[in-house]
Amino acid sequence: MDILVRPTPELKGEIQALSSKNYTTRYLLAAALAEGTSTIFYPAHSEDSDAMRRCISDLGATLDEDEEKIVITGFGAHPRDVKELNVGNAGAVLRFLMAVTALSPDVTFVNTYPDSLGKRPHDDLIDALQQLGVHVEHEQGRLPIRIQGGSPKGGHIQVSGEVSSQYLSALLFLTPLLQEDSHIEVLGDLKSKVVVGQTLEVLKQAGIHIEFQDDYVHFHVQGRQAYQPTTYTVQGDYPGSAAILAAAAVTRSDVTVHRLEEQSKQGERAIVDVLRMMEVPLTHDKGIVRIQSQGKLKAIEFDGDAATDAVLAMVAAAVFAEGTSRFYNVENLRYKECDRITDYLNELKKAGAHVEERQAEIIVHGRPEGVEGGVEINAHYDHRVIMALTIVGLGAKQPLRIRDAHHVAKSYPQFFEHMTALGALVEWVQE
Ligand SMILES: O=C(O)C1=C[C@@H](OP(=O)(O)O)[C@@H](O)[C@H](O)C1
Ligand SMILES: C=C(OP(=O)(O)O)C(=O)O
Repeated sequence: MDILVRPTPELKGEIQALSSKNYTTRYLLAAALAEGTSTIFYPAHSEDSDAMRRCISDLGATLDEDEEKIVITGFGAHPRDVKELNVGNAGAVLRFLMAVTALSPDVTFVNTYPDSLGKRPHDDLIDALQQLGVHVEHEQGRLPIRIQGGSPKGGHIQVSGEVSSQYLSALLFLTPLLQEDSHIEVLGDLKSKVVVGQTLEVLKQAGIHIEFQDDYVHFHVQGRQAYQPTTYTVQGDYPGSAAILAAAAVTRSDVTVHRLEEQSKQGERAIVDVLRMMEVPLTHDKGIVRIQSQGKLKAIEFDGDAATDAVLAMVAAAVFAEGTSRFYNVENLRYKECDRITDYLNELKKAGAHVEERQAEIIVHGRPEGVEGGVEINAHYDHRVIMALTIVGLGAKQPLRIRDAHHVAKSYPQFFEHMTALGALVEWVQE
């Protein structure tokens, strides 16, 4: 399904932020790795979080869900012997489960998104699992991937952090369940470091003890630990809400988003600071962000690695800013659902934005007067490209048609409903 985004000068209204995808996937996994029954309040519903639900269920967890909560009885350190797992297009779910299935005899992760997740590299995690004695068959570091684990013991593991933090997070979920202690050493410059903070927070809530220094280079993980069944509450999602807030910033608006904790460990809460730096009038108090914008923004420079999943929305806002913005330290955007530098910038250029790429940077020459639009956008299977191009479409002179915009459901299935509620002129169109 395609979406047609028409020029929309004004947005008004209030919405509840969707629930955090990253916390939901982590809580589901921590609950599955516990023996006993855990409860998660307000879990996210999206393709990625559903992929984790499906896989932990296949691995032997029982799930019972109503409107408000999900109750999970875990399999502890003993996942059921399954032949195949399908994670859809969910990178974090794949990486976390590649590590956890080292506890299983023989599992194959199938390749259902050859043009998206199927192209993403997992070599560094494969290498780390091999150091634990796990046998891994793979297609040059890519899906399909067969993991023959059994009973890895622990020990010294080196893992590169240069491409993704998810490899380290994956090992942090696995190692407490091994027979012996593990020492994880992170090589290179760890990307998306803040997200590892979310993993450590969740592990602590699950009663897992890990010793580490603030530089996240060395982690000492005691073996034979047990995840404790407990109660979790999922906070609002900053990466998805970043798109709503950026949309409000580039229009004349009065938009309020609830459920966005000021003290959250989600790096993408930087969207609030970035919009402030762009001189967008806003307040953030008691978990409520309110933007009252005139659609006028100033260019900024920003280290995007601190807020990796909000960078595309920030760039979309910068498309309409006065001056030249620079988002640096973002090379690992190239290894996401698509190449979020080359592919994304190509789509922005089609829409009329003036953008330039470097290997690890996005440069935006702002056009406060608006962009031309009037073109068809390739979504590249990427929910964040879809949301970002929607923001650009609001400020375009002619409508933008985003092909295959249904892939927004990877993280934010109700995104267009929320945009419509705020007054955005968006409509689904059949092929
Ligand atoms: O651990 C996680 O849940 C995630 C880590 C980040 O990936 P990288 O570490 O690959 O940057 C982020 O982009 C992704 O959406 C979710
Ligand atoms: C990159 C993302 O997710 P994942 O890596 O889990 O596929 C994302 O949500 O933007």
